[in-house]
Amino acid sequence: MIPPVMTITLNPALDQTVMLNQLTTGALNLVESQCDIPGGKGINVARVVSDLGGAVSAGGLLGNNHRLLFEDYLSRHGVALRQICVEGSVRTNVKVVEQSTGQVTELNLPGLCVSDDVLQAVLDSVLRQPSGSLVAVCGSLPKGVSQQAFGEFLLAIRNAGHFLAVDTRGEALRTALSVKPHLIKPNLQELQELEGQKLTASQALDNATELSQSVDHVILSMGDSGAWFLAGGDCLHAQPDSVNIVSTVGAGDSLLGGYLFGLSHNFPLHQMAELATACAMEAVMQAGVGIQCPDQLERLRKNVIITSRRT
Ligand SMILES: O=P(O)(O)OC[C@H]1O[C@](O)(CO)[C@@H](O)[C@@H]1O
Repeated sequence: MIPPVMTITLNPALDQTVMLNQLTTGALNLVESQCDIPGGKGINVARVVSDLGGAVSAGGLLGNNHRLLFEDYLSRHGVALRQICVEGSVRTNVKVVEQSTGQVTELNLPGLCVSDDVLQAVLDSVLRQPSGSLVAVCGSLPKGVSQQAFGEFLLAIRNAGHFLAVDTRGEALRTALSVKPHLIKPNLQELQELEGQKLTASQALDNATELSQSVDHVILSMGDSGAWFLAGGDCLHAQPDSVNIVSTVGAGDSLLGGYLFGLSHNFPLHQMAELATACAMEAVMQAGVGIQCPDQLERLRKNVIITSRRT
């Protein structure tokens, strides 16, 4: 049986992407175009898994004021809804895309404010999943959730017999590592935060290799230098073809979505790496995430260069 995927977003966001030629700080900037898309890491991952044809549900928290908007978005994209609604609004995260350079400046707001108790309702929704589901807990924590409650939440998911993937950063990533998840997906900056120092690419890979001694799947994303995939004693590097970049927001989420789809379908590591990397490329070619055109995805996938290194 193909295990279903469930994503958990505890701090969803309405992503407001504004495009302008060049951002000048401390001055008036005229925006050329704008689009608002429901987002947050797990929402984006779920969208990609669904676009690839996988069975996926999106859980976590949602502010009542944005419930209809998110429900409409997710159901239009074939994602089953499992969110727990709380009072208030989700945050608006502003992404300023400079068309002259492709550079993105992100202003991510703090978002929902809840208490630890709310995690129990989210956990109940995860525990209703068939055992062996792929559960991906993604993104930052809302205000009010303690590291201790987050750690217990992750442990309960793991102990229920689910595959636990965690994509977060800072203290929350440290907490996640203490419960030995099955998968993590740090980028270079997140690994540096974890280590408390700057890392060269090769130091980051050494670090990821060390993490892979206790985490079954480690994905290290390195932006336009591709990504490293470490699992089962293998270590692969995937280098994408260069594409026209619109916005890099959601590329990491798409990488994870492609990988989880491959994992649920038992793909070998090199195929997961190819698919995940092609999904990330799809994301950078647009202002949101999602697989716009299967033929294009296939072209991108074929152009991914995989090299292997023994760990
Ligand atoms: O939960 P975090 O880490 O604050 O990140 C949220 C942001 O990340 C994204 O998922 C992109 O990775 C955006 O959709 C969202 O605005």
